Amino acid sequence: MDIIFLKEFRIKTLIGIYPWERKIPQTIELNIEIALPSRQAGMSDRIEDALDYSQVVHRINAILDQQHFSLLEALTENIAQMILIEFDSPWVKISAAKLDVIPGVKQLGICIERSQS
Ligand SMILES: Nc1nc2c(c(=O)[nH]1)N=C([C@H](O)[C@@H](O)CO)CN2
Repeated sequence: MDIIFLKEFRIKTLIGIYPWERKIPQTIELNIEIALPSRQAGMSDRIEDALDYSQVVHRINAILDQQHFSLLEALTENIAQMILIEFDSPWVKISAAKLDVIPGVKQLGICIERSQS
């Protein structure tokens, strides 16, 4: 299985269950692994045959601009479904972490894996 990865992708968004979290954007860190639907790009050397990771970043930025989630669970589920559907990936793994929100905890968050059903 070939995998594209995005590491330490930091982005600001409104996220959280508390009223202050609906007003003040927080930085979250995403780590994403995306299984490729084909190996064609390695043979053809053509971006048309590749899963364009810059387009993945663009779509995640758009989602987090437009939608505000309460839970990291919902945020990761939303991104995972977008990647499976729009990029035809067979499998995706996503972690999302908040940074320094609880004293003594540098990062806390969730990691999910999803496959095409
Ligand atoms: N399982 C989760 N627990 C909590 C979440 C979450 O997204 N998933 N979020 C919060 C608050 O928003 C917290 O991050 C603020 O400190 C609490 N628990």
